[in-house]
Amino acid sequence: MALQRYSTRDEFGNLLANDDARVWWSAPTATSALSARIMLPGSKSLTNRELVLSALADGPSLLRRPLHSRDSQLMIDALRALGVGIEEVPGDGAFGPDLRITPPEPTGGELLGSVSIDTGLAGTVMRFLPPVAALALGPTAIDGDPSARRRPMRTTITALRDLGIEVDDDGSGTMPFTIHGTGAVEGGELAIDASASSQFVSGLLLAAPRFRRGLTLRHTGERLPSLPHIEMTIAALAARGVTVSSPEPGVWVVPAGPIAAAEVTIEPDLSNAAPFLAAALVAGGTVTIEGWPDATTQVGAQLESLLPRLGAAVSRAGGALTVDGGPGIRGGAALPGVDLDLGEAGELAPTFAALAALASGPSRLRGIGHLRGHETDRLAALVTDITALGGRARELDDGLAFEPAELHGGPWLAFEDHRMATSGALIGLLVEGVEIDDIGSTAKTLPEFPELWEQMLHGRPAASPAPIDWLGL
Ligand SMILES: O=C(O)C1=C[C@@H](OP(=O)(O)O)[C@@H](O)[C@H](O)C1
Ligand SMILES: C=C(OP(=O)(O)O)C(=O)O
Repeated sequence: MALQRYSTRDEFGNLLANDDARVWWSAPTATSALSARIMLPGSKSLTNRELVLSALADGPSLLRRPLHSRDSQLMIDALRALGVGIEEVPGDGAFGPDLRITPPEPTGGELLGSVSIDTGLAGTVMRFLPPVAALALGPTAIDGDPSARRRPMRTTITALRDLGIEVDDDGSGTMPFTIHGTGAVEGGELAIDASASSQFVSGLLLAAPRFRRGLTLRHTGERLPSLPHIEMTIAALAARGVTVSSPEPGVWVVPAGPIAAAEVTIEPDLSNAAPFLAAALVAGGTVTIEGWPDATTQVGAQLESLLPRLGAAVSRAGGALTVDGGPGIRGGAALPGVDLDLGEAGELAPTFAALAALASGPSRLRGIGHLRGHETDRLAALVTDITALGGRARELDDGLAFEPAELHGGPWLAFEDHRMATSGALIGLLVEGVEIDDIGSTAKTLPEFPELWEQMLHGRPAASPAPIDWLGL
């Protein structure tokens, strides 16, 4: 199983590998106020968008400081299988090499089908890759982890069929399925229901400039989650010379035309900053994230306004963002309960769920029913884990409700979900004896999580990790 490559690459004190390659991890408790400065690797969402756009571009592109993680590697492998050249070149980032991406020769030429693509558990791969595969000549079989076969895919399958592409599936609306690309997509008008995931929209918009007639895409469902991620897609296209217009909410028009080759520097992943910044509220003291962009389309930017709702002071200086948690819960501060609509920022919900479980008042997280279709059913997973530690959490139709309760230690199951694992780590800062069953799940978007968490607590990793073999990923 691919996870093993990451979770067994080195040992951190009390890490133990299970027979099934899961790695148990005792979440460290905070014994003093934090004073941490952290650099984070690149954004998953930006890296995987730029990989797709580079693969479809009119010449070679360079991605500086890209993310190197399971999700980005799955995208790289998928694009390589379709005939795209992706080469690692030395860069100045602390988290691995840069990437040079060369579309199939002749430049802008044909992508090749007759391949099988493993999307792992990566929503960005399973929703962004199929429209690219539709442009390829030959069949492309799409599958993923066993646990990914429950993630909603019907909208992608129906959309491709409505665009005239033959798709073989079993009717379940999930992977696996096979796309029979003919080397070209006509495009034109298309209506989809993207209420289960914004990624259905982003995937189609990213490939649409390469459709013969471009695309006029209309979302017909009642709600549309994660709007900032669609805005990120539109901004990434704009930076490569493709102007997407939106004549009314839920409608996007993408003109046919070239996608410009580009040199792009990937921003740090601000959603992965969430547990680190939230740690200041739990342990007390300050956490600073370096390289916080002045302006960004990443939804993690909302942490700047969301964390003060729980009493944090947030400031920016010298390109860094600092959260000051005062004494923190550890130092005797009471964390207020909150009522948050996280419909735009579902990625941040597991972190806020962990904070809500530690709060001294009732909380509600709304607008996140679609998290049931994420890496795991996150609403059920959070209720299961928080309840097992003595917390009081329950599912609502579109979210979660929490009541204050005293938590105790015990196992915290990650359910293969990186954000479940990091939420358990956050609770473990305060509650002794939280044992996370699968810290390797963080390799999905942040393989360095255990070292960075130790660095946040102690200013250095717990053990000196073996050098990461990026080229062997
Ligand atoms: O386009 C993207 O990069 C993403 C969109 C969101 O998906 P949903 O709209 O399915 O929540 C987000 O949760 C996911 O982590 C990344
Ligand atoms: C929902 C997430 O991931 P994915 O890209 O797999 O949908 C996430 O990272 O929170």
